[in-house]
Amino acid sequence: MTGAQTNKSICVYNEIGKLRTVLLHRPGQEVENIVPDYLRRLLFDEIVYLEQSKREHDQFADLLRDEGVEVVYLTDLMEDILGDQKIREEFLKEFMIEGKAVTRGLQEALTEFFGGLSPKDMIDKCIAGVRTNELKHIKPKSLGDMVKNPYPFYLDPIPNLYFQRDPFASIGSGISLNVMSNETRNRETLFAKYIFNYHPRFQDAKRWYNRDKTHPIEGGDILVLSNKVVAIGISDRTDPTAVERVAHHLLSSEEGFETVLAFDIPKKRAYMHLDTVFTMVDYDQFTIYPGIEEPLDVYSITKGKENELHIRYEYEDLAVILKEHMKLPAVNLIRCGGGDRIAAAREQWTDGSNTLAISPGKVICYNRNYITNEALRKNRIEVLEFDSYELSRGRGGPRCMSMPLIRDLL
Ligand SMILES: NC(=[NH2+])NCCC[C@H](N)C(=O)O
Repeated sequence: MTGAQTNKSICVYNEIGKLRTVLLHRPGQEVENIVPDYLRRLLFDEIVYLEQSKREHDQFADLLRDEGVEVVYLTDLMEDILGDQKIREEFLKEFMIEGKAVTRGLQEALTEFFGGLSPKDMIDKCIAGVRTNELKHIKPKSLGDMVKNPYPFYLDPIPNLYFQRDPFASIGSGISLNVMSNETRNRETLFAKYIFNYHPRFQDAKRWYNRDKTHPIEGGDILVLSNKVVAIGISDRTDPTAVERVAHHLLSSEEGFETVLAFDIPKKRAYMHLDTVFTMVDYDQFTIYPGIEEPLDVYSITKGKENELHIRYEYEDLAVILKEHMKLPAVNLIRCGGGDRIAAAREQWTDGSNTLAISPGKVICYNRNYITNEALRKNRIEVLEFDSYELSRGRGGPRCMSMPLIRDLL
């Protein structure tokens, strides 16, 4: 069966099967609300130039469309559901509370402000954030409305939303609705919550994790290696307890997954998710950042007796672990930066290892990582490139920016 024929809204049983439908978010005004004082808290290292980042993002979307992929935008899905007055009110209430706009006077002013907006403008504004100079009259009703506060936002911007890989993750015919590790990204998962609760297109999607849980897990750590094996990073962002919970739900479902490989990678900003150091590019080929090979620990999780999980430390090298669990004759690891230490570190920083496969052996990459791209081509991988001056400043690449909804089965 091809993905085009599935009647499921989510169908992701591999990393490389022909990509049919993908979810993106085009960067918008939220990026213009990144200021130096709050850079780090917003998880950016630099200010992004919006116009150029839009051009680059459009190139990315066009490449996908030229390959026959249906590109769905998060804001369009949200617009569809915010037309319903009841859902709109429920959403706004939750959005304000989670955005820490809790004082009475402020909530009333924000409700009035958003009340005058179309669903499209409302969702754009929720993402962009609300500056204090945008609300004219707040009737002070709580102490918090009265005291002076130099902070420039009533609602913070959500600038990491263009990294659609992270707030939820498609696995099989369901999703892991994630708990984000940093508060600044938590409201991103609210959009996914509302889409999966209310959008008619997605009512059949199963859940492997939910945003009301305590332990964080982010989509950049989740790789569906095959219809039997899922890899999940234990990283700066993903906690082992969350990995275990997702494994428990997946392995006890009817989906057919048999093993979760937990990759314990160094907890470091440069490689905050597994997909910044490891991605799959073909049936038996992967990219890897050499800097993680030495410290990497891998655990295999399988179904044990009586609903318990069986967890085992894997002693072999990564290539052997992958070969055995994926039942492949051999596995080739393609090193970021062609294996050169300096080039590898430099290109990993701009997401050289973060490829998005659109079919087996065909990937989309940033053009700036030319040494890694060359290494991929030497291994007979077809590489499609696009500009990457600005988008890369957010520390994410083509895989981070996309969430596959439907891929062909292999
Ligand atoms: N899947 C990924 N690697 N996403 C990268 C996210 C980058 C984003 N600025 C963050 O720090 O959260």
